[in-house]
Parts: sequence; C-alpha cells; structure tokens
Amino acid sequence: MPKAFRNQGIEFRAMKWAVRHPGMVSVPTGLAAAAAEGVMTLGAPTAGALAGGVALGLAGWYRGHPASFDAVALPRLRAFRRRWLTYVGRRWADILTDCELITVNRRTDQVQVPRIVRVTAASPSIDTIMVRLNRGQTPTVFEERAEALAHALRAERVAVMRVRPQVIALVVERCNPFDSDPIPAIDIPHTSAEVDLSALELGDTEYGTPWTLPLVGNHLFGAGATGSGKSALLWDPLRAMAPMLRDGIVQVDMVDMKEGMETEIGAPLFHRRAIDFAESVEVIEGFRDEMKERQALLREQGARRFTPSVETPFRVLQIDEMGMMTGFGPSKEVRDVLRLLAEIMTQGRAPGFAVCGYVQEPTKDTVGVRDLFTQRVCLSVTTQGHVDMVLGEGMRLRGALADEIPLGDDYAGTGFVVRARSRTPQRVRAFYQSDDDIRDLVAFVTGDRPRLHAVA
Ligand SMILES: Nc1ncnc2c1ncn2[C@@H]1O[C@H](COP(=O)(O)OP(=O)(O)OP(=O)(O)O)[C@@H](O)[C@H]1O
Repeated sequence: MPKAFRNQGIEFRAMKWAVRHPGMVSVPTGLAAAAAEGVMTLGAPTAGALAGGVALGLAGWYRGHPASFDAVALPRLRAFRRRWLTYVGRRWADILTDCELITVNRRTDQVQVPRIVRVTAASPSIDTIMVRLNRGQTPTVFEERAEALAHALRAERVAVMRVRPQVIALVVERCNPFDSDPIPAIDIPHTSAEVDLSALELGDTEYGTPWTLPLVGNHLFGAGATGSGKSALLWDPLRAMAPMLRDGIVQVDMVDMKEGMETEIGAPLFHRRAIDFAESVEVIEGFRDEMKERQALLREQGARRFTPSVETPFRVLQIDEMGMMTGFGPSKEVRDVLRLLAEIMTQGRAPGFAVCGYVQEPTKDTVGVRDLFTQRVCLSVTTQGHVDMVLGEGMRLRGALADEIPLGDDYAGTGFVVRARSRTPQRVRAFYQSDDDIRDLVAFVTGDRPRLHAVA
C-alpha cells in the first residue's frame, strides 16, 4: 500500500478511536487526527494558511482589543490547553487509578475510567472539570477522595459539586495566586482629577492587574465571615477617593454597627457617623431625604444625572455589619430600614447616591435588599451556599470557591468577584491598610483643618 494511504488509514483509525473515546484521547492522537483531517480535506497549503490565519487573527484580536480577548477567547484557549495537556487520556486515567476512582466491570473485567465531559478554565488558577461517573459510582466517592485528587493533580484543593444525575464537577484550584504577605495600600492620589469614580483601585486580581470597582452608579455588597478582611472593602474605596473626600466632591456617611469600633480611627473622614440602631436609622433617613432633594434639583435643572461636584457631591452610605440593621433588629424598625434602603438603591444611581453594605451572613433573611446590590465581593464565607447568594447562581460551580478560602492573615482580604463581561469569577485580593495608613488618610483628607463634619 502506498505510504500516503497507509498514513491516511492510521489517521482515520485514530480519528474513529478518538470519536469513540472522547475522554481518553491523547494529545498527539487527538490533535494529530484533527490536523490530519484538516490537511486531507483542505490540502496542506490551505490548511496551513487557515491555521496561520487563525493564529494571526487571535494575535490581532489580542493586540486590538485585549479586554474582549481576555473575556472571550482566553478562557476558551486556556480550557482547550488544560483539556488536552493537563487532563488528558493516559494521565487522567493514571490519576484516577491512583486515587481509586475507577471501576472494574465484574462481568468483562474491563477497567472503566470516569470520562471527562468538559473542561472550563474561567481563571488562570481554577479549572472546572465536568466528569461523567461510572455506573455504580456516587459523588460521595469523589468527595471522600478529593484531598488525594488534589495532591495527585498537584493542586491546592479540589471541590466536588453535583451537577446532574451521573455528572459531577471537580473544581480544581491549582494554586493561590497571591503571596501570604498583604498587598500594601496604594499611594493616595494627589488631586481629584486623578480619581476615577468608575474605576476605584481596591487591590490586585489574580492576573496581577489592578482590581477596580466602579462605585459611581452602583451599590457594593461585601460578604465574608468574621476575620475574612471586610474592613479592607470599607477603607480601600475611601483611600482611592481621598482627594475628592478632601475637596468635598465625595461625602460618605458611615453606619458602624460594631459600636463604632471599626471606624473610630477614621471618624473624621465621614460626613455623618452612627454607631447604634436609632442613630443609624436617622442617618439612613437623612441620606434618603438628601437623595430626594437632589432628584428635585436635577428635575428643576432638566438634568438626567448628577455630575460630581462640591454643589452636588457623590454620596456614599457605608453600612458595616449590615445584618444588624436589616435582619436582627426589632421587626418594625427592620422593615422601615429595608424600605428606606430599597428606595435609595432603586433610585440612587442617577442622583449619585450609592450604598456599600458589609455582612457576615448574606442570606435573604438577613439582607432582604441583597438583590439590589450591583457590585459584589465574596471573601471567605462559612458555607458553600453563601457563594452563590453573594455572586449569583452557579458561580461556585464556575470556580468561585470562596467557602474554601482559609481564614487567617495569610488569606485575609482575598475573595471572588464576577467579571462583568464574561460573567466568570475572578480571584482578587484587597489592599491592606494598617492603622497608620488610615491615620495618614485622615491627615491627608482633613489637612490642618479641624474635622470636616460633625460626627454623630
Ligand atoms: N486586605 C488585607 N490583606 C491582608 N490582611 C488583611 C486584609 N484585610 C484585613 N486583614 C487582616 O485580617 C484580619 C481580619 O480583618 P478584618 O477585621 O477586616 O475582618 P472582618 O471581616 O472585618 O471581621 P469582623 O467581621 O469580625 O470584623 C485583621 O487582623 C487584618 O489585619
């Protein structure tokens, strides 16, 4: 038989085998089969030109529009690479064999390896592998072997989730992208012109790029167990907006339901501050009334939205331990607070009124207005269910293992956000501000002047 036909026969057999064993196909065989098919169908020059064109197109996309490339193409390319290099045929079978996750058919003695259905890699350090269980296997078997699997995959941890009957997801956290040392606070911007309210820098993403928050036009929800580092979510936006606080272009009201312990050190930064329930209701009510006045003013001026200025400052209401106001207080008062917050959060965008709420327990019973928050950060939480409550349905499955983030200083301030464009979770770590950093911030904002505003 001529060599060309012999080769074709081999490739056809390889392709047929690959189709029949999609979970077991190896890189050289799978890719060679695909390449061979391309070459045979189109001819070598056309196939080569096509492959080159695709590579060039991707390079052009990356250079021309890195943001959309990052959101759309990169996760797919990464998933493809992981699928065919990391979780591939023999290697996958060996790992599952070593972890005692294969089965043997008693009748035929055939070894059966749970098949990979799909691999996604929303972030550089987290993969989700959908696996079809062998008949007779249960998700519990994988849960019990998760630690062994993590070691075998050389991953930090593996979480097992039930997807549908016979299909589970292995969420593989490959590494912690952040050092155990905190990320130091950024330098305070000098002038208001340097502040971008639609991109306040709060920390780093797992890519090593700045993690920014668009606070204007949004409401921030920060959830995390005690000790997870929620205070960073409170102080970091203030640091990023410091010149505007100094110049009166941003005014922040603070409701500190920890009896003022958390915020005493930065008290001069706040326009108003409340540290018990009754004062807090007053502050929230005052915030709502001011929003109404602003709405009336904009209506008079025929303006559809505010422009941050000394006359019409961007107003922010921060509520630490929000659950104490919205879940655990006396029922009539709680209802009133929820109504006020709902009013502010549904109407505050155009007149420039934003709410930042920080909670330990993100359930609907505790925070009835949870769904009105438009920006969400999930730090280390205590249960799996909390992750989707904060970030949205299915985010844990896509890799947001916030309940697996260990508590402690090495991880404090680490959490997940959802990327707006691709709706995929991304790991972030907030800047750490020491007490001295906060004192510097206060000194910068107040200068030599006396306290800017009365403190409740
Ligand atoms: N971004 C960060 N990076 C590193 N360490 C941090 C960061 N934020 C906070 N920490 C450290 O983590 C510890 C707990 O932080 P923090 O007080 O903010 O937790 P919390 O979530 O507010 O807890 P609680 O609800 O009990 O007040 C603190 O000792 C602090 O030093």
